[in-house]
Amino acid sequence: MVKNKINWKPVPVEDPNLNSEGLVAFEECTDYGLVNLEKPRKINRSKISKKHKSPVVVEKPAKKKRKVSSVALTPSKQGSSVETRVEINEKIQKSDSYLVWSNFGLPDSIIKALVLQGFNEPTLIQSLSLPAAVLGRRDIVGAAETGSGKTLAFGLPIVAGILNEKSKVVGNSDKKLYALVLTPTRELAVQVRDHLKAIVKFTDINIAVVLGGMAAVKQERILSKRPEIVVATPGRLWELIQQGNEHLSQINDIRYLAIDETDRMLEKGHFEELHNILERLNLDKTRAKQRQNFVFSATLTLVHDLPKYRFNKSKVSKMTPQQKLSRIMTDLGIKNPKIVDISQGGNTPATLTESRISCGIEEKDYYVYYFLQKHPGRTLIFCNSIGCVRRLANLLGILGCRPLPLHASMQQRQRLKNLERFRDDEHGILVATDVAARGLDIPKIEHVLHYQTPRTSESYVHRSGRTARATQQGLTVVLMEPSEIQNYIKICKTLNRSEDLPIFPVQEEYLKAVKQRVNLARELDKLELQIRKGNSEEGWLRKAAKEMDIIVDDFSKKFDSDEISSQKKLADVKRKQLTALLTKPIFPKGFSGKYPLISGEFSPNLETNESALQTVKNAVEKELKSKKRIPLYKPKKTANNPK
Ligand SMILES: Nc1ncnc2c1ncn2[C@@H]1O[C@H](COP(=O)(O)OP(=O)(O)OP(=O)(O)O)[C@@H](O)[C@H]1O
Repeated sequence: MVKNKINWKPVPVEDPNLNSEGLVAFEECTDYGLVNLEKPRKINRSKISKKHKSPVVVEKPAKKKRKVSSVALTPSKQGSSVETRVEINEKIQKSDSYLVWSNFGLPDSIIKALVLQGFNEPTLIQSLSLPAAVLGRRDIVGAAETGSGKTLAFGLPIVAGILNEKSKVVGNSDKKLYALVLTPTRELAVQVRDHLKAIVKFTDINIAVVLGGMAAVKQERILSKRPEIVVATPGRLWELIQQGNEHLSQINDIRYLAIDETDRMLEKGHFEELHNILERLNLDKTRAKQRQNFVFSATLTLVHDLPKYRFNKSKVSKMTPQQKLSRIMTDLGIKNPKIVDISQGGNTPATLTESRISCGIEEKDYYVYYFLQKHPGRTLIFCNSIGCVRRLANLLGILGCRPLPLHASMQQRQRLKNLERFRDDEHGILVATDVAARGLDIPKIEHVLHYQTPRTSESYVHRSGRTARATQQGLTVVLMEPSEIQNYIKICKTLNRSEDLPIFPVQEEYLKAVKQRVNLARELDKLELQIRKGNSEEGWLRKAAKEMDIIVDDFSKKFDSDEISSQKKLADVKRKQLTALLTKPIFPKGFSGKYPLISGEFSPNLETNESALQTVKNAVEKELKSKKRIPLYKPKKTANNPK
C-alpha cells in the first residue's frame, strides 16, 4: 500500500516541567499516512438542522463515494455444500469493509469480528479517534452524541494494543492485567464487557467484569483467570484492590485506562473511590506516562450558565467547553491528548424527535397511560426518584401494562433480569431512575418518556439518548407540570434551543376513558397499600401478644373484621370494575379522529395506528406551514396553571 505524505500540525505545550532543551517545537501527526480513508470534511452549516445550531461542530464525514459491501453473518448454503470457515475468511478478507477497517491498523482477528457483526465501516467518532489512538498511541478525549459508537472508539485501540503487546511476548502466554475500563453503573459495565467480548471473540483476550452486588467469591474466581481487561464500577474495584486481590495488584502497571461517561464519574460527591483508584494508578510517574488514556462522554463539553450569585461575583457567565475539558484533563493527569469533539456541545442526535406535554402534576399518570395505550412500542419511562419509580410501576402494573422497574435499591440480579426482559419484549415498558440514563444500548427503544422533567441538561441528553441510537429514529416526550418549567427552560438554554419543544398531540376526547381507569387503579393501589399495612400491623400485634401470653384470637378478629376485611371486600369490587373496564378498548378499531394544534386549528384525520413519532412530525410540519413559531416556553393555560 502506498502511503500518503504525512501531515503535521504544531502542538502547544504548556507543561512547565518539560525538559525541552534542544527541541524546536512539537508537532502532531494529523493523518498518519493513511490512504483509502475518506477524510472528514468541514460541516456545511446551512445543512445543520435548526435545533442543532451549536457552533462547536467542525467536522462531518465525507459523502460516501461507494457503497461498502457487507458480508453474510452466517455460513450460507451454496447448492448443497455449507461454506467452510476458510471460505468465509476469504470472503471477509476480500470485502470492502475489511479494506476500510484495515486502514486503521487493526489486527485481522478484530476486523473479522467487526465485519461479522455487520459493522462495515467506523462511525464518525471511531474514524476520528482510531488513527491517533491505534497508530499514534495518543491519549484520546472524545465527545460525541449518544449512540454514536464511543465504546468501540476506545475499545478497538485497547484490544489492538493488547494483541500487539502480547505478540511480542515469547510463547504468547502472558496473562497480565493490561487494561481497565471504568463505568458509572453496573448495567453499563456488563454491557461494555459484552460489547468488547464480541470483538475479541477470535483472540485469546479474556475480559472480566467487577461490580457491586455480585458475590465476592464469584468475582475472585473470575479474577483468578487473570483477564487482560477488567471492566468495573469504581466502588467494588477499589474494595477488591484494598483487599489485596493478586491480579488487581498490577493496577499501577496497566497500559490502557478508559473512563466511560467521564463527566459523570468526576462529578463532585460521586465515586470517591475513583479518586483513590486514580491516585494509585498515578503513583509511579514513569509507568503512568506509558499508559494510554481514553476519556469519553456525550456531554463532556456541555457547559452551564453559572448560578446568578456566582455570575455577579466573577462577571463570567459560564465556563467554555475548552476550559471544561482542561479541568477534566487536569483532574485525570492527562497531558496533550488528541481531542475529538463532535458533540455539538452535548446536543442530542439529529434522528431524535423531541416533544413535551404540559399538564398538572395529578394529570401525568393519565398522559402516560394514554401514551402507552395509544402508542405501543418499547418505551423507557424515567422518574427523578426511586419512590416515584415504585409508585408509577405499581400503578401501571394494576392497569395491566406489565412495567418493569429499575432502580438502585433493587437486588442486582433483579436489575439485570428486568433489563433482559425489557430487551426481549418489543412492547416492553421499563420504569427507571437515572441509573438507566447513561450508556445503556438497548436496541429499538422507540420512546423515552420523562415522567418528571430531568433536573440537569446532562440527564436530559443521556435519558433521551436511550432512543434514536446509531442512526435509528426515536421520540422523547417531557411531561412537565408548572413547578418544573424553570428546569425545562434551563435545559433548553443550555442546549442552545431557541424554540420551544413541540407539544405532543393528544386526542383529548379519549382522556375521559383513560381517567376513569387510572382513577380506579389509584383507588385500588391505595386500598392495597392499606391492606398490606394492616396485615403487617396485625402480624406485629400477634407477635407481641404471643410474647406477652395474651390470647391472640381476639386481636386478629378485631383487626380482620373491623378494617382489613372491609377494605379487602372493597378492593375486590374495585378490581372487578377495573378488570371489566380493561377488557374494553379505549380507542375503537379503525377510528380516525382530529386533535387540536397549538395554532388553534384541527389536525387532519389521524389514524389510530399512526406511530407516536409520526404524530409529532405531522404536527410540527403543520405548525411550520402555518408559520407559527413558538418562542421559548409559552405555558399552556390549564386549570392547574391559570397564569
Ligand atoms: N462501526 C459501527 N457500525 C455500526 N454500528 C456500530 C458501530 N460501532 C458501534 N456500533 C453500534 O452502535 C450502537 C451504539 O454504540 P455505543 O453504545 O458505543 O454508543 P455510545 O456513543 O457509547 O452511546 P452513549 O453515549 O449512549 O453511551 C451499539 O449498538 C453498537 O453496537
